[in-house]
Amino acid sequence: MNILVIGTGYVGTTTALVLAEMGWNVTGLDTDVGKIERLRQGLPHFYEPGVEPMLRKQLDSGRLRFTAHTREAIEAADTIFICVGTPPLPDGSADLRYIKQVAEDIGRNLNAYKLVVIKSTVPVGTQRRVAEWVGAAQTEPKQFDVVSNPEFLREGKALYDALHPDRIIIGADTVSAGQRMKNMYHSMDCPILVTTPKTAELIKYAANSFLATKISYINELSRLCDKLGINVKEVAQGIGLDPRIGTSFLQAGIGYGGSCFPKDVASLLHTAHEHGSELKLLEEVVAVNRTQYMHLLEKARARLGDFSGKKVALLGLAFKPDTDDIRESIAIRIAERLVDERAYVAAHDPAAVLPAELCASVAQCSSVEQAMQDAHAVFLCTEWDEYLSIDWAAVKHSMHQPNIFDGRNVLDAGKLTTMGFFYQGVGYR
Ligand SMILES: NC(=O)c1ccc[n+]([C@@H]2O[C@H](COP(=O)([O-])OP(=O)(O)OC[C@H]3O[C@@H](n4cnc5c(N)ncnc54)[C@H](O)[C@@H]3O)[C@@H](O)[C@H]2O)c1
Ligand SMILES: O=c1ccn([C@@H]2O[C@H](COP(=O)(O)OP(=O)(O)O[C@H]3O[C@H](CO)[C@@H](O)[C@H](O)[C@H]3O)[C@@H](O)[C@H]2O)c(=O)[nH]1
Repeated sequence: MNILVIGTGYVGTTTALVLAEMGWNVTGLDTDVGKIERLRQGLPHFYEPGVEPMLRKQLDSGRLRFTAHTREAIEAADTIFICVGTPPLPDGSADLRYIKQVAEDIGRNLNAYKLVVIKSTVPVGTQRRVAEWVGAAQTEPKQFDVVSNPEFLREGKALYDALHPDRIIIGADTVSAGQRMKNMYHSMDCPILVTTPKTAELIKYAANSFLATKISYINELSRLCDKLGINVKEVAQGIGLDPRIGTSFLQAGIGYGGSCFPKDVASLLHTAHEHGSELKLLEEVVAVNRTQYMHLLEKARARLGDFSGKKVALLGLAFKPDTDDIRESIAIRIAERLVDERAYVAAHDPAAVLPAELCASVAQCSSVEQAMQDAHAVFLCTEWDEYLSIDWAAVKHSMHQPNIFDGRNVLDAGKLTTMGFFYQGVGYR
């Protein structure tokens, strides 16, 4: 089987690597020539532990190659994975322009039967539209199938997730297309659910929205915990021990970010409105997430008076550890707010860099010590491992005031308080 992966972003690159590891011949195609050039040299364009060695291994195996030549790549493939972006439009709906472009590229270059697999996260009904776009662009009629096969990997753990999925969801409207997909994934040791394309599309949004709901639930509860003097981490542990609830995704903090939850929840809400349906619970999930980080800022304001002229060390810019992705990162929102309130912000991240619009107003420090020097407060925004082993006794002397605001509840509150720090977490002190 010759597999083509169109779009070599996070999902496309990971998908190509995993399919090559499974033994298939894989070509990655992207319109971004710079990205393709780097990938050819074994250099991933994003940071994630383990990706670079895997890329080099698959390039050396001869099973993986990269190209920017659309026509040749489509003609040579029998199975095509669509992995291009579906960014949000201002009204919350998913922008399908890249999906449409790719569908038309496939239609124009359809020289024989092809199985088209949509891995991008797309609204309910998109599989049908892709089939129409491919069909309309054809110059001579050839058979093809379009199936939905949503991706559930997490950034920072993308390779592991894609190699060890919890489940594979296939939305196919013919038995033969569903069977082809099952055959492709035969070596994967997990349940495979074959359903209709619309159901598969909704499963992806429903999964992300449910996880976002868990986070907003514990975050809202953390506000009550603050008032009652109760440790939200113990509450999460206590409820999570019930297997019907589970402990995962109950880590209270400054809110969820990233390229998926905010956009996918907005897109599902848009779909609901379009169909005259309401998802009020999900609207509240968004509202809680929008205001969650402000509670930590409020605690800092109460301690410092105001931020004007104060130095704040911001630890972590990425929306989560083990990635350099800052899309929708709450850390960036906090940095913007602190700058607006005239704080001097010194940021550190082991992998991520400041967005261009903050480069003039925020300092990016190369070490944690440099960021904390003379600081009035530390804000921990991303729970990188590196921050768990900070020598707090050493940095305390270099700080102007020993205040710590832990936006991810990962530091040892008791130990830091004993050392003389003023410590506040989220529903935890
Ligand atoms: N990032 C994640 O963790 C994740 C996880 C699961 C699902 N998803 C979904 O997967 C999709 C892709 O996400 P991503 O984060 O990999 O996106 P991305 O923005 O990192 O990558 C998309 C790539 O597609 C390329 N592209 C755009 N138009 C093209 C065209 N016509 N031909 C060839 N290449 C083209 C772009 O140049 C880019 O490299 C989205 O729908 C996203 O919601 C993402
Ligand atoms: O208990 C928790 C868990 C996560 N987060 C935050 O939630 C966001 C998202 O985290 P995570 O889900 O680990 O990362 P993503 O890479 O965005 O992965 C999500 O989005 C992907 C894209 O759709 C899906 O494929 C994954 O299954 C889904 O977990 C981050 O800001 C985290 O800090 C919390 O605040 N508390």
